[in-house]
Amino acid sequence: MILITIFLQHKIDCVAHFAALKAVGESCKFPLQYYQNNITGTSILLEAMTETNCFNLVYSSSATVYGEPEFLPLTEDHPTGKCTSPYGKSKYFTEEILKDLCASDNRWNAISLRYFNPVGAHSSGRIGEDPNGEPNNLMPYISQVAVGRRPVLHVYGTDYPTKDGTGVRDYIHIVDLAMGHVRALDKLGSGEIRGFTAYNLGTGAGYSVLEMVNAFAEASGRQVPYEKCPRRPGDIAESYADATRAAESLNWRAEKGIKEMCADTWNWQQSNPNGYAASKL
Ligand SMILES: CC(=O)N[C@H]1[C@@H](OP(=O)(O)OP(=O)(O)OC[C@H]2O[C@@H](n3ccc(=O)[nH]c3=O)[C@H](O)[C@@H]2O)O[C@H](CO)[C@@H](O)[C@@H]1O
Repeated sequence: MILITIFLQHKIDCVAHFAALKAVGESCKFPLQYYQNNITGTSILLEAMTETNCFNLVYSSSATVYGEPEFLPLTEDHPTGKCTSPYGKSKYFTEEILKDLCASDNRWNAISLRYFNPVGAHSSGRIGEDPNGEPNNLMPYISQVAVGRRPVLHVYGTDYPTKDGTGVRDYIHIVDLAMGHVRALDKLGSGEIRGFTAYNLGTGAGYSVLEMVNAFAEASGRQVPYEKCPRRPGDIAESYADATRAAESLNWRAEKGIKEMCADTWNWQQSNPNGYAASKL
């Protein structure tokens, strides 16, 4: 059994993959390949897999394939493709390629894991997220403000039709996400699943930006100053998962809550206040 996952733009995905490998331990040896671009990466990867007679694939997809939700919580049957960003579209295109491949050649089996919003760090404090330059995502931004590396968090949009006007997301601890990969791998290895199947990996709970700010302040004991800003183009108001399919079919459930997500992020950030580059000096 070989697991090859495709890592693209988000370092947090990379953190999840390394944690998955750690969880699986020495019993399996996986060639783990990373590509910069979904579409090019997919074609190179599929060719290489065919040459080596490897026809089982776990793909790192994203909840962004759903675009603006037509209903909540999002099930895997929610329509995909009306994405609000090029990143989401590239995840969608890759899923379509994999669906066609599995339908046209029955040697192929693919599980697509639709990540909601991965956050957190390994509890050792040794594996965490260190974005290049200014973080795009909420959690690393909050933690860099808490550690004093950035002065203030910009809260993008306070007029969404949500509980407090700020965007709501389903944040998932990267170790839970990693365990989702292990379960997917077990499932493919068992031969019980054929063709293409997508699974949501989320907790099912939605937290607003301000709830995340407050939870982080509590976990770290630090202030997280913020200022209200206009909406960020391409952002949706609210997104959270129905992860029933993963529970029933993969026997996977997210176990870590928001407190642990914030505490582990803070543990890593405190140990690496200036990220990895500085700690290597
Ligand atoms: C538009 C965009 O980049 N979308 C990506 C983003 O999703 P997504 O936008 O959901 O995730 P973010 O962490 O960037 O944002 C979460 C929430 O925090 C808000 N926010 C974010 C940063 C900030 O400095 N201030 C702030 O208020 C956002 O408006 C949003 O409401 O990360 C996901 C990975 O986790 C990717 O799959 C998405 O493609």
